[in-house]
Amino acid sequence: MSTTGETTKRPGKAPAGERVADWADGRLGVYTLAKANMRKIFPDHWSFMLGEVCLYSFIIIILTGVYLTLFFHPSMAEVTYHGAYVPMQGVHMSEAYASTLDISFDVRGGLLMRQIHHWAALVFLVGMFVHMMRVFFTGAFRKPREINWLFGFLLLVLGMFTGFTGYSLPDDLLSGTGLRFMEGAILSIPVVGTYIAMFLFGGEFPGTEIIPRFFVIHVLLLPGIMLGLVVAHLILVFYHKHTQFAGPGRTEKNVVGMPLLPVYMGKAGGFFFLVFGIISVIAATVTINPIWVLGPYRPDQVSTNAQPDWYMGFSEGLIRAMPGWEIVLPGGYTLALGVLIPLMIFPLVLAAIAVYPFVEAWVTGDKREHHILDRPRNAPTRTAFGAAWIALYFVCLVGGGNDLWATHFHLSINAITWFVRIGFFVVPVLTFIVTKRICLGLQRRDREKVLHGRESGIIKRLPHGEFIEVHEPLSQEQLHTLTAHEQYKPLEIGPEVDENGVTRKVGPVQKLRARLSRGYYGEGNQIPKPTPEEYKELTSGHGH
Ligand code: HEM
Ligand code: HEM
Repeated sequence: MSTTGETTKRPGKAPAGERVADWADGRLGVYTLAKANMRKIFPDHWSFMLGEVCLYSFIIIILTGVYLTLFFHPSMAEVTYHGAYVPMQGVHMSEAYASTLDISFDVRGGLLMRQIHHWAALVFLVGMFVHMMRVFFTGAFRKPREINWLFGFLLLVLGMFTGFTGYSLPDDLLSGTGLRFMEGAILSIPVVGTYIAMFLFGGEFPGTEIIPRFFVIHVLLLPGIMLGLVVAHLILVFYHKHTQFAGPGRTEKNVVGMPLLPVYMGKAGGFFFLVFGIISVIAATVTINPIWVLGPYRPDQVSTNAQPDWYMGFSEGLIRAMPGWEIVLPGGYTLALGVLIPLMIFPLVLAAIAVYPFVEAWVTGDKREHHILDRPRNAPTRTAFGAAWIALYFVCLVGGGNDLWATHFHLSINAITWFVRIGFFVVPVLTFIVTKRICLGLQRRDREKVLHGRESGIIKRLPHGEFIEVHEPLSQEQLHTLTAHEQYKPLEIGPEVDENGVTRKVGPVQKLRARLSRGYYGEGNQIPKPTPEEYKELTSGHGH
């Protein structure tokens, strides 16, 4: 485009790089694209790296997954093992298990690739979890980012199931136990459960179909959908521009930070290798999923200490803690509530995350765009909900690993089960209350700091003998940051009877909304931030 004219005028040939760029520009319009985006500004904060951790671990998973696919045989045909691992010589097993043993002991770099793949999957899911928390606690999900929140939520759920299908592939005793767990859960669904299980397994459990089917789902279907979603997710991050924390010069209309090229790209590139390097070091030194210790899957056996990967532990905990209730309906039909209820709670807990942005927008009635992030303390109710959700998740996780807690800490398994049963209801409520109080306490401290300055730790003795602590005034920058947040007023529904005695109908939904709004922003649920008048009065002399 623009440079083509210049290059024809210049004697001799343009440098090779320029010619390639011109060639590409003629076909793809890269100059216009680059001009518009190369100087795009990204704000800086350590927590904005978490999305990158997800992205880079996802790339690492794909790279190592392709390598594993070259050697893995997704077949349940029976073979006799004759590979390098001597203790298994002559053992009957599925081809899937035998090929995973081969990957571990005979394929060059195979074990390292398996370990990187598995560790990267764990890091990927931790990354998504923590990234989601960052977005949640800072309110980055608010308008216009609700759809991107939903894309992210889908990525989290799909990531969990991709992981599950992945660790089911080697057909070892642990993965088979996980599949049995899944079959049991499906069978508990009334009316259609048996049909779905038969359809999925291609007949009775375990059959010979499930591994080949999971293979296609694992290497093609789910990662394909996820790849599309990741691209859409990043396009939306680009399109909306990144959020930023409050600070001097930062408004809802600008972004203060570094340009994409060269600064951000340089940092991002380096960070990719850092993530890759750290995962590789862990994978090279810490064993994960040693399938040779567990042996091939046999439906009549179960491995002790059978644990799912951490992200599935929460669903396992729900099942382990649930009493084994069963109802036999007339006609001899059994309703396995002990499995069905946890199976229903599992998506409900996840769905609570998906819908949260819409619930909060409904409670606040706020239709404006938000590009400045909240400090978690300034949204105490939201922060408390988030903390309660995490607490619930961890209580269930304890339930999922009840056998490990029992053996490692010499506890009774029944005591742990009862802890989880009671904790499921009590711990989130306590967490909610405590978190909210902490947030309000921090708000009070911020108020104090703004009005009275920072406690310097310097004690002075006045001429008349009194001791005082010197308070240092905050800088303008700090004052701005501590007072930049907005404080909503709770929603009022007004009197139900007007001045003429006419009753106005106020529906239960409106009443609920007003109650929730008071819970978020009513008296005692946020500490009023200092007004300029208060600040002036306190700081205009009088020895402060
Ligand atoms: C494959 C998984 C994911 C990848 C690769 C990914 C990647 C990213 C990246 C690179 C950013 C910009 C940097 C940052 O803010 O950290 C971002 C922002 C964002 N992500 Fe994700 N993310 C993933 C999963 C999720 C999940 C699970 C959620 C929430 C449920 C989510 C919600 C968001 C939102 C709302 C933003 C915009 C935040 C802002 O502008 O402040 N993402 N994501
Ligand atoms: C988000 C995406 C993915 C996650 C979370 C994931 C996770 C996993 C996990 C945890 C395992 C068990 C590893 C083990 O200990 O043996 C596994 C196995 C496997 N994965 Fe993935 N994976 C993902 C994507 C992919 C992709 C894109 C491919 C191929 C292109 C792939 C190919 C394989 C193969 C062939 C196996 C079986 C071999 C083995 O178990 O070592 N995976 N995956």
